[in-house]
Amino acid sequence: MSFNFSKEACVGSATLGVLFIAGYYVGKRKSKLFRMSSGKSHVGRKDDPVMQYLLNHSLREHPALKKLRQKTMEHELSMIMVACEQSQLMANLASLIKVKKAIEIGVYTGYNALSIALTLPEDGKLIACDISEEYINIGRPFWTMAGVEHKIDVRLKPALQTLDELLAAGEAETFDFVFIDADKVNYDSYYEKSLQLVRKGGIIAIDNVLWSGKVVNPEEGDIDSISIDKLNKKLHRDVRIQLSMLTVGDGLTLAFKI
Ligand SMILES: C[S@@+](CC[C@H](N)C(=O)[O-])C[C@H]1O[C@@H](n2cnc3c(N)ncnc32)[C@H](O)[C@@H]1O
Repeated sequence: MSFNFSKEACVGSATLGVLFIAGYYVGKRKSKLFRMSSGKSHVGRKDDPVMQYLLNHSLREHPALKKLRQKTMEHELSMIMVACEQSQLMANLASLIKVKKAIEIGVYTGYNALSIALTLPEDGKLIACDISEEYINIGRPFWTMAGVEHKIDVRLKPALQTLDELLAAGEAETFDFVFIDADKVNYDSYYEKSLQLVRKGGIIAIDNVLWSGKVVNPEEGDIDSISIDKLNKKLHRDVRIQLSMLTVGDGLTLAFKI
């Protein structure tokens, strides 16, 4: 579970700006909208005016995405939602490489799933992997509102199983884009299977790769941080991909399959 600045900073975008300031100064109230995170991003704090500026002057949310974000902020786990500016970046990349088939590992309420689905052609497909029907059901009405529900194929089971099923069905190298955003201890397996599933030139995006800075010196027994750190180091040496690690959100790796 991530507690990063950018994911929370989304709530401070233009439309919620006034509420944000009020929430900040009234503080300490148990408002779900303005809950402080327990983790600290290396990037900054959610009340950082530069971050607010960035969001105010770059976020271009589809109306259904904006409504889904606002709905998600009412949920007790809202801090695990993808950072909106990160989601926008991935959607822009997906558009650029003309993604037709995509996979998302860890959907939650589907903010990013919706963002990607909006870039897909009419016959495009996003395989949306999650284990919680409850979270998916929060997002589904907004997918319908945006007219893209038919492009989102929800697979309610452990994502490793879904990836294995896709490989067994002969879907290797048929996907253009995979977003890995769940279950850190299995990040390495998700990455390896994703690498088999994406075509050359396809993108694997991996979330939370800086894990609030805990990857710098993972504590003994902190298996999430240790797993992410191991994968980061492996990817640095991996000749099968071109690599970029960005400080957007809680750290985003983009692996471009060669
Ligand atoms: C960080 S959230 C995903 C956020 C999402 N990408 C977004 O756009 O806001 C992680 C999600 O992974 C799901 N999850 C956890 N373990 C899983 C597993 N083994 N397989 C599939 N989904 C899993 C959780 O139910 C949760 O919804």
